[in-house]
Amino acid sequence: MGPLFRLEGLSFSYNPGCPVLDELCFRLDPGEKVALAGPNGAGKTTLFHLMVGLLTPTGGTIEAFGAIRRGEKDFKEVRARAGILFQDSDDQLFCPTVAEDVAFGPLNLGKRPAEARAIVAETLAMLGLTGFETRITHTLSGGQKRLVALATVLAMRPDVLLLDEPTNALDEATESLLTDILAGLPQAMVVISHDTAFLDRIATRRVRLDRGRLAP
Ligand SMILES: Nc1ncnc2c1ncn2[C@@H]1O[C@H](COP(=O)(O)OP(=O)(O)OP(=O)(O)O)[C@@H](O)[C@H]1O
Repeated sequence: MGPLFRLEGLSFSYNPGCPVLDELCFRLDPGEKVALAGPNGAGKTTLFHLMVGLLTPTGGTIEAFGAIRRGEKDFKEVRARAGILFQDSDDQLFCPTVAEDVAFGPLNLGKRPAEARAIVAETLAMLGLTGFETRITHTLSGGQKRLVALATVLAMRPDVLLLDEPTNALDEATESLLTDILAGLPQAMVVISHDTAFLDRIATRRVRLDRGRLAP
């Protein structure tokens, strides 16, 4: 099987003359769990947004799931197969209840309501959140929101996970649960994290983003 993602010569700037990414190259193969590190403001989150088409590169190519991706139609397909966990859970959760938030993705992908309900129950159980279905999302704690945000991503059964600081705001027990879950998932993933103990347990490879490029 070929790579899930292949980025070639990828460049991006928010402001002309100030490149955030400068001809960056990256490849993600099936089964890999890649740790993405780098200083604050290096462009890690920007890279994720480019990979799923939330931003448009100023140069280079993005190949995902065996095809070069350019337009919005291409990236809609990419977003159905590559789930992104945002750095801020409040960007991910927008429904009144946990069940509605977790069902949103599957329903959007065309699942029937009964099927979506079963996926919600299964995904919440996997994250130790059984019984949270009717909880009001905005009243959850930071750590609970983080797990529910992850549930909304996993409920779409993505082939690739792009996780932006997944252990932020988690206590020790919840972080340990999350680490076990992520370590056991078969999907390839790229994980932005500064949490070295967490990365030691899950990462199969590490890359560092600095001055617009990736280095081992
Ligand atoms: N919407 C935006 N408009 C203009 N500049 C932006 C925007 N978003 C991010 N930037 C800038 O782009 C650079 C890269 O930001 P990004 O959030 O991708 O970095 P990061 O590596 O994820 O940082 P952190 O580790 O602090 O989360 C930073 O200098 C940031 O200020």
